Amino acid sequence: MLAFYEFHKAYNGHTILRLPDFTINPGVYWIRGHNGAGKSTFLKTVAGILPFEGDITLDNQLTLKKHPTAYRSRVNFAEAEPIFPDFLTGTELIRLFKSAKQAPAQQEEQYVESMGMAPYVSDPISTYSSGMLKKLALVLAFLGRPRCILLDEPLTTLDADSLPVLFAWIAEQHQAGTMFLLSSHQELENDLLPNVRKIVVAGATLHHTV
Ligand SMILES: Nc1ncnc2c1ncn2[C@@H]1O[C@H](COP(=O)(O)OP(=O)(O)OP(=O)(O)O)[C@@H](O)[C@H]1O
Repeated sequence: MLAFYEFHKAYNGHTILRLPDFTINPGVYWIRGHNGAGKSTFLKTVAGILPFEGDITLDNQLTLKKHPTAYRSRVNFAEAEPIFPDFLTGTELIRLFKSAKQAPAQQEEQYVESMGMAPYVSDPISTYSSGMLKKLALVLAFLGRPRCILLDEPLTTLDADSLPVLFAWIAEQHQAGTMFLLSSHQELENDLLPNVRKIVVAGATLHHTV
């Protein structure tokens, strides 16, 4: 569960989002909104990447402001257009994230295998296509024991065969108790990921919708 208290995010004094009191219960959520509504800004602030006023509490236990390290170790994020140090290989970056997130040994293997990344994961990131980069970002977001996974535009650049694989990862992790916030302009295929709820970003706030 995520709870927002007196949350306010502005750029240069211009309010993007204001949530005096807002709760997101465990579940899988599709974050919708027009271009520029504030979806990426919202996900980045929840991830602890952007500064904001107020606070965010995870599972009634950890707050981003009071427990910044513990909170960030349980909230994982994949950027819409990931940028990684391109002199590293995918394997090296996965090792780095596993260490930071205290991930179980071999946790990445099923992810790398199921997304068909084995042939290139040991190559330098500089050689990756945008879809290969996106897959790496998604694997990194699943490492460790996250309570919440934030995926910004996870479907962009993924090929058709990879979509069911990603949805299976999400369904499996959700069953294990992880909540998800996904943003996308694409329509969700309900049969692949059932029981998804929607949150709309509009008018500098969030709205739960049915
Ligand atoms: N670094 C920044 N400095 C100033 N303004 C910014 C910055 N980043 C985003 N904005 C503004 O904040 C607003 C929300 O941007 P954001 O990227 O969060 O929207 P979005 O809903 O993710 O859009 P899209 O659907 O186009 O990806 C926009 O008006 C944008 O111009």
